[in-house]
Amino acid sequence: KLQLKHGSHRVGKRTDAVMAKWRGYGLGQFIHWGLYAIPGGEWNGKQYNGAAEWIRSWNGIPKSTYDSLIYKFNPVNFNAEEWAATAKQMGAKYVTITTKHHDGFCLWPSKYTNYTVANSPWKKDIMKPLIDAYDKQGIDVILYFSVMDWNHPGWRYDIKTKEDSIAFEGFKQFTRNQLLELLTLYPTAKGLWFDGTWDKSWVKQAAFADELETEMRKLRPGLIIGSRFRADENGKRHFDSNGVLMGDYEQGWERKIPNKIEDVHGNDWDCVMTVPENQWGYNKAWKGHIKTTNELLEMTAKCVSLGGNFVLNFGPQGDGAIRKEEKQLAAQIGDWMKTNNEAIYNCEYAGLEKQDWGYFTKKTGSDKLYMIVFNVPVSGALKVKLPANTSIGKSYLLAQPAQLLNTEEISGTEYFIHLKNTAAGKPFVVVLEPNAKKGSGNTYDKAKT
Ligand SMILES: C[C@@H]1N[C@@H](C(=O)NCc2ccccc2)[C@H](O)[C@@H]1O
Repeated sequence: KLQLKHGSHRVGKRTDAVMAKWRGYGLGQFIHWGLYAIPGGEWNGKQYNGAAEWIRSWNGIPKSTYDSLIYKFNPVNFNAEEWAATAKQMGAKYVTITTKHHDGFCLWPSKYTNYTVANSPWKKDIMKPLIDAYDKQGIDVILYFSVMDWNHPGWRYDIKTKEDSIAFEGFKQFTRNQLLELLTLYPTAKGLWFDGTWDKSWVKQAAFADELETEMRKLRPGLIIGSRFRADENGKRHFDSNGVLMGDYEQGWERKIPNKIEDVHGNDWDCVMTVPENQWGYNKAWKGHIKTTNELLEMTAKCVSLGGNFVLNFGPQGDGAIRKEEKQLAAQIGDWMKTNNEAIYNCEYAGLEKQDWGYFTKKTGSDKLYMIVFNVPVSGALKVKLPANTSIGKSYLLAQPAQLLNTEEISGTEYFIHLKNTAAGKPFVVVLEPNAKKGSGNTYDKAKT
C-alpha cells in the first residue's frame, strides 16, 4: 500500500443519510444546455459529425464566431417549471444540470467572468429558476461543472512553460472562485458532477484539487462529489494509486453500463446516457440510432440491478423548449415508472445469479425481491436461484398483487415462477417475498460426477 498525500480519503461507500438517499434515486435526468444548443450541431448548413456540445472544437467555425453566440442567447421558450415537470413525469428523483460546459459559457451570472447569461440578451440567471423549480418538484439537484474552459485565457491543456504555469495559476483561482460561488448561490444543490478533468494541466494539480475538494466539503457538509474531479499525486484518476475510488461514487460510466457486479468494485456509481449514440447538447439532426423507451427502461433496470443510478440526458433547444421526442420518452418512461417504480426506487443489487428473463433488484433494508422481466421465455416459466436456506414465500405481479403466481420448486434452491400470461408485450415486474427455509434445506442430493 503506497503512502498517498492526495489519494482517496475514504475506503468503501459513504454511510451518511445524504449518500443513502442518492443511492436510492435509481433514475435521474441530465440536462445539457448552453450556447451550443443554438447551432444544434449544424453551421452554415453543414452538419458537424461530433457531439453537438463540442461544435466549438470543429475547425469549420472560427472560435470567435462561436463565442459570439452569447449575443444570440435569448431562450424565449425557456420554462423552468416545464423542465422540472417533465422530469417529475418521467419519475426522475434527481437532475444533473450543466452550469458551465467546456465552452465556458455560464448559465449563472458569475462575477468572475463576462462570459455569462448576464451579458446575453436574456440577462437573467438560468440556474436559480431551474433549481427552484426542481426543488419544488422534490427532485434533488446536482450541478455539472466543466473544469476545462475553452473561453478562459488561462486554460491550458498542459503546462510546459513559465508562462503556462503563471496563466494556469490564475485559472485555478478562477475555478475555485466559481465553485465556491456556485455553492454559495445555490445552497440546496446536493452535489457537483465534474467533467473536463482529463487534460494533463489539471491532472498535475493533485494538491490544489485535493485542498479544493476538502474546502468545498467543509463549506457544504454532505456534498456529493464523484471520482472524475481530481487525480492523485501520481496522476491516477477515478481510482488512486492504491486502487481506491476517488470521491463518493464512480463517474466512469459515460454512455456505457457495467455488465456484472464485479465491474463496480463495491462502489456507488451512476451511468449517464444519451438518447442518440453520442449527443448531449441539442442536435437538430439526431442521426443514427435513437434509443427506444424499452431500451431505456432496460438500461434503468440493469443499472439499478447492479447498484447504480441511471441518468438520462435531455438536450433542450436553443429557444429553451424541450424537443417533442424527449417529451415523449419522458412520458412513456414515466408511464412505466408509475406502475413499477417500487422495483427501482431505494433498491439495490440482489446478490442473485442473473437469469435470461431480465434483472433482479432488492428493496434496501428488506428481503423483498423484484424481477424486472424483459424477455418472457417460451415456457412462460421464470427461473430463480435463491441462496441456500431461503425459499419463496409468495410471488405475484407487482401490477396485480392479489393474483399469486404458481411457484414450482425444482431443487433445493431453484424455482420456476409460472406466468399466467406470456404475452405482456412490455416489461413488467414480478415480486418475490422470500422466507427463511425451515428444516434441512436442499430437497435432493447433489449429483456425484
Ligand atoms: C457528460 C459528457 N462528457 C463530455 C465529454 O466530452 N465526454 C467525452 C469523454 C468521455 C469520457 C471520458 C473523457 C471524455 C460530453 O460533452 C458530455 O458533457
